[in-house]
Amino acid sequence: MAAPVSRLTLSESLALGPEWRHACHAMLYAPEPGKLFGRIPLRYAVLMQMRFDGRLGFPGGFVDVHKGSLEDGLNRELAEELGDAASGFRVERSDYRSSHAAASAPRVVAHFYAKLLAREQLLAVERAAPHARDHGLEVLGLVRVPLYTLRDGVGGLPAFLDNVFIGTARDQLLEALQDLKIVDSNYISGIKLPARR
Ligand SMILES: O=c1[nH]cnc2c1ncn2[C@H]1C[C@H](O)[C@@H](COP(=O)(O)OP(=O)(O)O)O1
Ligand SMILES: [Mn+2]
Ligand SMILES: [Mn+2]
Ligand SMILES: [Mn+2]
Repeated sequence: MAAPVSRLTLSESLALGPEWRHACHAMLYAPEPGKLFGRIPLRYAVLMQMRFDGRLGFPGGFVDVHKGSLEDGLNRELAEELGDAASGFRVERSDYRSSHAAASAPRVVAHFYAKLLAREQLLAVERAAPHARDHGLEVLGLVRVPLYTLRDGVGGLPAFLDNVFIGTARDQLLEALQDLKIVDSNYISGIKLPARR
């Protein structure tokens, strides 16, 4: 059973004691004009990654709040996990979206960001990723998130959501897709969400 997680404001999370570790992850996305099978608009390319532990998550990782800002740590992690193309942009505090603290050990507070890239920047990330330091180790590969539901009512995002996600990554994804209008507002609520695992 997943441990209870509470949402904190950024200042609340930065006030947590030294027993807490901070992690920052980012959803990178860009407009995608393509159509699947020539008829299903893709609208956006949204990146996640298959992790070493077989779970889906966002690029990012642990940051040391004593060695710089949260974003300094996040952009360092992005360079390690995505490679050179991550230097083509910088995730900033203005891209910050939420912080969630897991009540049980290990005490990790997960900060989440979403960064809109130009399509060329995202394609450069996808091209560079296999040459990243962590590729084949912590990161087993980037994936795009399907943002549609196929005629069978399951294929696409519903099937994607049936994967195992790390921490709060699935909720972070769904909230961002909705809030950033990457998908239509009633689309997410219309999906029969598989039970969390
Ligand atoms: O995508 C994520 N969303 C929310 N929390 C996450 C995500 N990925 C990992 N986590 C949690 C659980 C992990 O133990 C910590 C640290 O992240 P991780 O990426 O595994 O750390 P490193 O890259 O090894 O520094 O955050
Ligand atoms: Mn790390
Ligand atoms: Mn890492
Ligand atoms: Mn990581």
